[in-house]
Amino acid sequence: MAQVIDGRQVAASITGTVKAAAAALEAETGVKTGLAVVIVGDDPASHAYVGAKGRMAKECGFNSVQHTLPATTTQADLAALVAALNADPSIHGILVQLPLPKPLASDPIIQSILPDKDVDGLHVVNAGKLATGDLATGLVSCTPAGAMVFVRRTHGDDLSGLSAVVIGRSNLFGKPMAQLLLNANATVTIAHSRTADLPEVCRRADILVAAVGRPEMVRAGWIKPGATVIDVGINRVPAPEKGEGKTRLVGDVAFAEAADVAGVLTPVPGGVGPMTIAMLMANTVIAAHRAAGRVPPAF
Ligand SMILES: Nc1nc(=O)c2c([nH]1)NC[C@@H]1CN(c3ccc(C(=O)N[C@@H](CCC(=O)O)C(=O)O)cc3)C=[N+]21
Repeated sequence: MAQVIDGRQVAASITGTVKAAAAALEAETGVKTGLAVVIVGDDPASHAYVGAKGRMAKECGFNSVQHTLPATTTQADLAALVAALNADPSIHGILVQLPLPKPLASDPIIQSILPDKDVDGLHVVNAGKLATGDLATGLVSCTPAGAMVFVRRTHGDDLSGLSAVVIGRSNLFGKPMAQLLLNANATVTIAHSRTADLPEVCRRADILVAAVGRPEMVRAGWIKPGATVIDVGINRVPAPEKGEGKTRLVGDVAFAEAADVAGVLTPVPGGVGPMTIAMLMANTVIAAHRAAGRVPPAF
């Protein structure tokens, strides 16, 4: 039976470190860590996530600012808000909640955020720093950074000799996850929808990371016995057993059967999700330390 990682508990240990670091920074320099979250439109799921981020930022002792813009906001208005936040010295981190409502284009907005304030780690400068191994001055995308905390707590900092397979190749998750694993000396394969014999590729993995967005796609037979399996999927599926029209969250891994084979397994919910928010707080306090010319804590 696999050891199931409690993501909420690991996230709480991260935010504990963030809170202490923010308090020390404020006590010693007077700088209060500032996070600005921008949300456009009225998608209820996006508002729920943004609310959770704001509450966590306050818990960490940050100056937490939310900008809620109507769905009718123009590209120029949104760009002007980002420019104002870039210029505001009280703001150390800027997050523009994605996806943006149509017809707004997210890429020009993301690329207009100052890389030093890009706490989502999506700016090409931060992607490039990760790709070249410059973790000391860049910011890493929150979900892969959170998944990597689980990997490090299971296997240590050096993954030499271990084989890692990441299913999914997005800029948001798959590519940065693969870079982090490679930086830690793992032998990394990026698999995706065009990969031949995906189950066979996955069975080679000592560390299997699933980020495909297909409910319970990874079966027990895809998992090497004893492997570490990190489930990044968040899929809402019908749950008629809970009542008419009800839903539940499942990952990309068939959890119950995977638990019989894996050595370590992350659940959904309560796995990578809470870590995404915790690493956003970590990135923000890192950005605030750097802005104040101080060495940030390591996470
Ligand atoms: N600029 C931007 N940055 C993001 O990081 C970003 C974004 N846009 N847009 C949406 C996605 C999604 N995302 C999640 C964060 C936390 C949970 C989370 O805490 N999930 C809980 C369950 C929550 C529930 O019950 O619905 C869990 O897995 O335990 C999930 C998903 C961040 N995103």
